[in-house]
Amino acid sequence: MSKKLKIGLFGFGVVGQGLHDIIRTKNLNIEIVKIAIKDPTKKRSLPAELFTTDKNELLQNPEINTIVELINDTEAAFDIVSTALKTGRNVVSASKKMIALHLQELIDLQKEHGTSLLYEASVCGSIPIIRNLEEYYDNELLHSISGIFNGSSNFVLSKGYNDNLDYETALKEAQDLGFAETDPTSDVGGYDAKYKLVIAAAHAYGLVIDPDEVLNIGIQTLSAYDLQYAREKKLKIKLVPVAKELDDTHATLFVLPKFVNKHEFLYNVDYEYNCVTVQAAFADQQFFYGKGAGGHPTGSAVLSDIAALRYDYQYEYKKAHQKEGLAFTNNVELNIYLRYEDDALVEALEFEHIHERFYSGSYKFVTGKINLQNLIANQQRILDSKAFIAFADQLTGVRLASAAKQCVEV
Ligand SMILES: NC(=O)C1=CN([C@@H]2O[C@H](COP(=O)(O)OP(=O)(O)OC[C@H]3O[C@@H](n4cnc5c(N)ncnc54)[C@H](OP(=O)(O)O)[C@@H]3O)[C@@H](O)[C@H]2O)C=CC1
Ligand SMILES: N[C@@H](CC=O)C(=O)O
Repeated sequence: MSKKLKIGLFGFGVVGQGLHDIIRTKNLNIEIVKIAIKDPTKKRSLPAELFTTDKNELLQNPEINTIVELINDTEAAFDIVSTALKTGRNVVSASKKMIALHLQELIDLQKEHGTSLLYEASVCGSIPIIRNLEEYYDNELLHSISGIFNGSSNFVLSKGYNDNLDYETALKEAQDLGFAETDPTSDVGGYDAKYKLVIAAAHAYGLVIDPDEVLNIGIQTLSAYDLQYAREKKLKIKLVPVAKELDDTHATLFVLPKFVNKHEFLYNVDYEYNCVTVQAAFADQQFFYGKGAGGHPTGSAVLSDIAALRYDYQYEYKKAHQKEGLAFTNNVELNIYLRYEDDALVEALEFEHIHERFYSGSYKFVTGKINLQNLIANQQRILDSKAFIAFADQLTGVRLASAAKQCVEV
């Protein structure tokens, strides 16, 4: 018999309300005892006595055995989640930034206090990827994981490419639909996708990596030239996080826009939809597709975690306990497309090989091979000079290679 969960819910925004809508349609052994919010003056759809602005009414309530954290404040979320884990409560969270920034501490807290933190909703909304990485692929060698991990940026790219909508209007639409983060730079700048990638890599490779060490370049500087270039080559541009095993000892992670062709699964993943492509040694390529943002899709993943807690489910971080673990490296060569204004940037990036260079009026681009470490060293300069960079395997036909080793398949 599953145990009754008495829930303290933090946050009643897009995801919190989405979760509540789903719960009330079901006859589950679950009760929401209290809901903590920030602004006491906001109109709510539920009775006022259910709400509080005092976190301790939830965290110190002996009746509450489960905390569900769905707020948009990273440090407050860490405080809530860590307090709950320390005081014997199991937790469900969707706060990917908080989880990625504090992952090792959160793993340690679970171990020390025998409590469980589940966060399926934090990576690709409704797509059940974390539990699959943790359980289904626990004995698989994963060559790579990539996909589309951010609904808002994909929405903006699709609106631009398919519907000719300008960047600002498309982003505003993504915000109005509740997909975007409170600061949408996180979406379009590739930060949100990076946090999700870091979380996925902990389960896929047993690597707990500081997000600051991982390159994220977003779509903020995308121009009509880039879209036109992609169209002429029958390619689309997608914002793609990649986690890839390079050899027996190293894995790399990065987030970059990427040119994709119509034969790739990603090509038809549009608007707020997300996808995950897993390349495994034995299962071969597998593809997960679903909504990555929005109240009900995300709420469904939160509910799945809540249901798993009724049976005391815990992540074991199995890959982290394997003897021959991988080390993280940024010493890897990538083929990129760079549209630039400042010639000095091309010099600074120290291309190892240039495949093509084009110059016509205000449109200048170069494609070629570059070390990821050089991109990281020049990340701010790339953004400041409004250059646009995309991972360009489809253009050059050369595959991602470890700097020390020969080419390997993506
Ligand atoms: N939106 C989406 O599609 C997805 C969001 N997420 C993540 O889920 C989390 C919630 O997102 P979302 O629902 O969109 O955010 P919203 O901005 O819609 O809602 C945030 C909620 O958090 C409450 N809140 C903020 N600070 C506190 C605090 N210190 N104590 C208690 N409550 C607080 C707000 O209160 P008030 O109502 O008073 O303002 C509000 O109810 C975020 O971490 C987000 O990154 C994950 C996957 C998808
Ligand atoms: N802002 C995020 C919401 C879900 O994680 C996105 O757009 O994907």
